[in-house]
Amino acid sequence: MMKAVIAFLRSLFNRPKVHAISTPKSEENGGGNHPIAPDHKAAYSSWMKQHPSALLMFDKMMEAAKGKRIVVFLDYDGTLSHIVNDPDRAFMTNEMRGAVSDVSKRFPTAIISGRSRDKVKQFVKLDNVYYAGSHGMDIMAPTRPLTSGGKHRPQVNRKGNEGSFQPAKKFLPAIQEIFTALEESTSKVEGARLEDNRFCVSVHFRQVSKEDYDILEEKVKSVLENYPDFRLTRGRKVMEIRPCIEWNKGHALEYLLENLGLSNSGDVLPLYIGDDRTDEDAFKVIERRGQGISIVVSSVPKDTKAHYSLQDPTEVYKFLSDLATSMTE
Ligand SMILES: O=P(O)(O)OC[C@H]1O[C@H](O[C@H]2O[C@H](CO)[C@@H](O)[C@H](O)[C@H]2O)[C@H](O)[C@@H](O)[C@@H]1O
Repeated sequence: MMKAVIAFLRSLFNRPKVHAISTPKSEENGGGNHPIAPDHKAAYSSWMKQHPSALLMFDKMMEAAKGKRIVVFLDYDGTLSHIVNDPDRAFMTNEMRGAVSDVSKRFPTAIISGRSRDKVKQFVKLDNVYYAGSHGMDIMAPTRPLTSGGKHRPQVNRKGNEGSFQPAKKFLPAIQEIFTALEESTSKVEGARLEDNRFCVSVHFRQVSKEDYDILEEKVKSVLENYPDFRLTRGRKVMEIRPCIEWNKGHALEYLLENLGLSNSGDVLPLYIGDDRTDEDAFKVIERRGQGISIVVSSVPKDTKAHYSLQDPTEVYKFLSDLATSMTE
């Protein structure tokens, strides 16, 4: 009996310590560290083999980029800023702003966002980057090539050098009508929130209780029945209403390269970082061009065309800081 008690006590003391696994983080917790199940960790590790960390692959990437002209494209929400409950408070940190600014001094840099162009510019607050809002449907870019064989010098604010490109302009009156109709029809769904993104409307449901998701979606769909020229797409806890035109973040990337006079250069290397479904259109363009660097921001396995990954905006910051000081000549 005594022997059995001693054996039991020994087994208690000899047990290996159990450590909470703190990464990857769940998308919906806004980036906080929470313990996750080991099988999720295994799935993430296996996904990371297909989409290796852009931080770990940085030196290799820069080696391959030597002699090439990097053009940087950045998504905003979930990439430059952490996902938060209140879309009006998705601020980027001053450190991130500094890193983007440093990068833009070395490489042409554009922010391509689902937000309205004005809104994303208010968040980013940098003059020497190009802005494409409404998922690329509202671009402020040079109207003629700014390069003449030498190094690119960003000159976006010089008079006469930039103009807006708005392929969905004719849809503006209808999108405003849709916004008003949605205000009316979704007002009773607690937590639902509309955002006017100029050429698109976002219907946020991050703060809506799960039981009401279907009700909200039905309301949105019923408004859209009257507007056959518009379609519904989905992002992170958001439904987005946008015109049915063939124009997305991938087209915006190509448009910007073209207007920088860089679209046909064999030595141009577009680098795109984004976290959401709409960024996949840009990843596809990079894949089709057969040159470029595509990086998805995700801390969970997801279906993506991107080659590399970064876990969250904190890792994006580290990557951009490295890029700003990299040797690419
Ligand atoms: O293309 P993006 O710049 O990534 O914009 C896509 C949507 O981003 C914003 O919504 C997301 O971020 C919010 C703030 O963190 C979050 O509350 C929301 O749940 C996310 O979906 C933006 O508010 C949307 O209008 C954009 O369409």
